[in-house]
Amino acid sequence: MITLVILTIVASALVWRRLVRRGRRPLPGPPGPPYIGPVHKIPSKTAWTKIYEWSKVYGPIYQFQTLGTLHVWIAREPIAYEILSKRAPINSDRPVIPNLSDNRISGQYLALLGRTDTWIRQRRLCGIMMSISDRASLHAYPTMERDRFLYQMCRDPSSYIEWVEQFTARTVSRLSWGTARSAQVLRHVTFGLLETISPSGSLPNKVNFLRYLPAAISPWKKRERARRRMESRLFDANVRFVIDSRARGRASPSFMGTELWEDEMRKEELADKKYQEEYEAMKGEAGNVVGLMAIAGALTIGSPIQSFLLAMCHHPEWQSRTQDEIDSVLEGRCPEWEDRDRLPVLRAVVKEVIRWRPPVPTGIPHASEVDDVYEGFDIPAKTTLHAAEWSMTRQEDYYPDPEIFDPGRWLEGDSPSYSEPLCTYPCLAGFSQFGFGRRTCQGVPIVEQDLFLTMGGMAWAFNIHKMHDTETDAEARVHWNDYTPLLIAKPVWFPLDAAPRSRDKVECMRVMHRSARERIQNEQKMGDVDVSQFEQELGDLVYFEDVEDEVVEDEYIL
Ligand code: HEM
Repeated sequence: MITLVILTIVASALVWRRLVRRGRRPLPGPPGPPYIGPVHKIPSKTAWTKIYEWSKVYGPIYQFQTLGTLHVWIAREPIAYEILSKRAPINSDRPVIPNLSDNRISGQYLALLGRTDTWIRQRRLCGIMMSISDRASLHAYPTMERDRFLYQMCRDPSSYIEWVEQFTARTVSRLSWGTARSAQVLRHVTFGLLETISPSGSLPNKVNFLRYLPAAISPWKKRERARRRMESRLFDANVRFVIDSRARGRASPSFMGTELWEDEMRKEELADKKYQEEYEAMKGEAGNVVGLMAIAGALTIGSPIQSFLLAMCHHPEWQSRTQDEIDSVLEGRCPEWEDRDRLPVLRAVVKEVIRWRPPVPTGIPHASEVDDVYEGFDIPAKTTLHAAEWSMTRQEDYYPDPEIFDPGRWLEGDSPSYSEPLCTYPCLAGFSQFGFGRRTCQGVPIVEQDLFLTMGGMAWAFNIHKMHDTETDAEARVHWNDYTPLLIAKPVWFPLDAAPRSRDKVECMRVMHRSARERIQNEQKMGDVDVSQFEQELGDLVYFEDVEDEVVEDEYIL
């Protein structure tokens, strides 16, 4: 114990001496015991609200030390832009995650890699794959899965979390490998990874020295190893599946399956021989890059879809406005991606949901690589830099009355966040909630299309409202801001009802679902590709049956 205290004091003194010797000011920040810092004051459930509170006391950029690491929190967008985007060459590294100690070097996790050659190469490949699929409108997979999702919501709205997560995992699984068959396994490994990397997830992320426990006695290491084994088998099985389908000329389009990215790389290779090696390396890493893209999309998008349901329970006025827009512009039809230019209210609702309840409220940290100064304040090398996403959405000069859910702030000319033309804005591209500089999110085209279609589809189809509690003969209580504590925050389950708006709409949903289902069934036949082999490979993993795909006739009594 005494040794620990002495070590603590020496480490803190060294940090302070470094700052003082250079004669610059350290950033202000909340006080705490040396070395340990104010970490005990941060609630594990909603850390982001404390981070926001402190930004009001210590300013829009502040720091504190926890367990020997210096953390800088950036609560205003222009400052994040200056430090993380303009100074990207020195601030684009990632810190070590105690419970995943190889995150900076393992080629398995693009989003968590340090600023290495592997990251540069993988990010480039991810960008190429995404833009090719984006140009093909994501092969209409989001629409196909949205139609399935609406039908499930119609049958059992109270299980909405399950339907939302099936939708996101199935859509991104199709995009990644051209099949939704392993979506359930994907959900499982993604949730496990989220626990492994979240500061409020596995214990070693909070009590750092636990990371040094040998695997034999560390339950967290054991769990992560088992999860990673399952993940590798999932990725390998899917890659083999795609290669096999392609060899038989039966592959559905996907990130992994497209030959176009290879063509694109080959062009460069021909132009310049030095790309030969890079091309070979990319080919070897494509399976991991696609796997990471699937993981990044499997659970993230579910957060805003669930927050939308929460917002609609509390703000029926915005539900009516969205419905009025859809009904008048589309004359009774369900929104499709091609309608986006003509539905600014719906796009404003999408963007406001993300502002109101940021899906990644504490951001994904960057790490600085060299000593730097910001407005006279020191930012030493190896500082962990956080874009405090929740705080940024509460800048009152940019978002007046920030706690209020008000999509109008994106639509009205006198609002500070308004941009025109309204056929393009509001949109998600460039929004602070997707990060900064060289590490910005690469999945925005998927997020944008998935959210537009699901939120638009639900507004078209249902009246979403609080459940009626028959015992009290009153509306059931719906929380306002009770969110899960992991890196991706989602609303805790609340009771809701989604009543179809008319019998016609129910019939439409049935027809839409039936046609999506036919496509799925045709795909499952997949000519002469032996899908059962793929299923066997995933055999003992939680394999998903498409039981809900059944179309039930005349089930609804309105
Ligand atoms: C609502 C959904 C999503 C949100 C809010 C979100 C947000 C973020 C944020 C905040 C970052 C970190 C940016 C930074 O470090 O500055 C990030 C990184 C990333 N996201 Fe997303 N994301 C979402 C969905 C997706 C999807 C669907 C994909 C699928 C491809 C994806 C792929 C990535 C990748 C590959 C990175 C890492 C970039 C890098 O480190 O170089 N994200 N995302």
